[in-house]
Amino acid sequence: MRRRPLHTQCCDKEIDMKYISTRGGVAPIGFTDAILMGLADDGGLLVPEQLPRLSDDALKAWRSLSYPELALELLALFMEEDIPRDELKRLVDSSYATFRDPHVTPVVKLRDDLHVLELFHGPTFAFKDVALQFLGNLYAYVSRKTGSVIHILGATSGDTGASAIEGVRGKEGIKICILHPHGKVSRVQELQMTTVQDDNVLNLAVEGTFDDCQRIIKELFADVPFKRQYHLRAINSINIARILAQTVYYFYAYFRLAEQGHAGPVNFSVPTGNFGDIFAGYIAKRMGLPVGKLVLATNENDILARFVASGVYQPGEFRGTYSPSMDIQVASNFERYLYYLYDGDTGTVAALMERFKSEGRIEVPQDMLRRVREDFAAYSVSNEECLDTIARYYESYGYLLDPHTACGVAAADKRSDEGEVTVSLSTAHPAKFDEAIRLRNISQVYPEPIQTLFGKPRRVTVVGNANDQVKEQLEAFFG
Ligand SMILES: Cc1ncc(COP(=O)(O)O)c(C=O)c1O
Ligand SMILES: N[C@@H](CCOP(=O)(O)O)C(=O)O
Repeated sequence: MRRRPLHTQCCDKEIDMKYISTRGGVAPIGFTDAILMGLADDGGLLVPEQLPRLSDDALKAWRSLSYPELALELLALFMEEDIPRDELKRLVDSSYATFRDPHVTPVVKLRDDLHVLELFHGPTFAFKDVALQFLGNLYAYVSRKTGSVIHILGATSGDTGASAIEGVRGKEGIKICILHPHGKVSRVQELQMTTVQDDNVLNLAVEGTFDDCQRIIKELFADVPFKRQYHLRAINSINIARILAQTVYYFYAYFRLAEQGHAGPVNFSVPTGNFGDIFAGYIAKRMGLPVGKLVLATNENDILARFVASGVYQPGEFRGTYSPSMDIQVASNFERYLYYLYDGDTGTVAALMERFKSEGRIEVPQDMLRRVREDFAAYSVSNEECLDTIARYYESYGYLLDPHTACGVAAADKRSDEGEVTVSLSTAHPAKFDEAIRLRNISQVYPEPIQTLFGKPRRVTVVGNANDQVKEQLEAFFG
């Protein structure tokens, strides 16, 4: 299998940005086709054929940009051939105008060695809004420009669904169906999704786990005739646009620390489930952002922490935790990481994924594992450690962490090497997970948009854990 150069020097020359599949079975396509394709037609995931490598000058010049200005510069590198810059600016500006904080993703200092990157100031109070406000607007733009039918199919453990629905509810030419695991999302997440009354929204509660929901949608996307017939589009991090939009806040956070006089690399601690958020940080690092370690924090569903410890990637037993959005066994974006780990060798990635399908495990050799550990340190955080961390930070700093963020902060604390500075990603507002927070006798006041959800009528259909049942619903809704 041919290996391609994975980088191109930016920004001296224009890059003709194309996207290819991690499994090598899709001829290079442009950005619009990539977002419409979602899951690659060969079952792999799309990645940029080459990543722009930013010069020190570019990094310096971008330091003083506002969040939307920075997003425009970074996203233009990946999509300017398809979306004219003035149009992209309009999309970016309208996407981030919905955020409650002028910084969009502000950085809060808790200690000299620990900062929190607050990603929850968007409409649904979770980090997903950063990419999904943009992707919702992008889909509306593409639908207008190309006349493409946009029928979104997504799976959620709670946050992606709420955020994706918010991004497209009531938008003309777009319909959205979201699968969530019945009874396994938080009360607020459930209300955020199911109280939406717009006719272009369908919520299916699947009798199973998030992994079942994700497996079902991936199998339906892989059924290319069905996908084409019903114009199915992805909003999960399957869609490369999600990852690209999530790289922006790594740069933005790094620049905020640089502003405060910090020079040198910064660690990022990332609460991880589907490996999308931390993978965006890995891409930022490969683009030249001075990232030290990417600290991968899992809850008791620790497949990724076990992988970094042993080189074996193998699902364990599902555990329901206080951070339900991370209750994930099979991490969708792991395949994208394998692509980079194996230097773009799509044949090896395809073989590994085939092995995963048939044997349920992947093992990488020791030399590869050493490479993994150059970029990642991983820690799993137990339920008790998660609650302890929430209580400790509330008492010591008066700062209330949500349980997912607490996993990231606990992992950063487990590492705490002398002299390292870590930015821990805060992926959700604590009000979304009050059930867990109350266990430590901490009470909070809900923000008004969350408070108003209680008592509203809900619309949701419960379905069995089977493709056929979901297919039937989709045929009726999208047909
Ligand atoms: C609040 C929260 N934190 C962390 C994660 C994990 O992010 P990722 O799946 O991108 O690893 C999720 C879900 O994805 C989430 O909803
Ligand atoms: N935790 C996620 C799971 C889906 O992840 P995605 O990043 O692939 O959309 C959720 O909240 O749904």
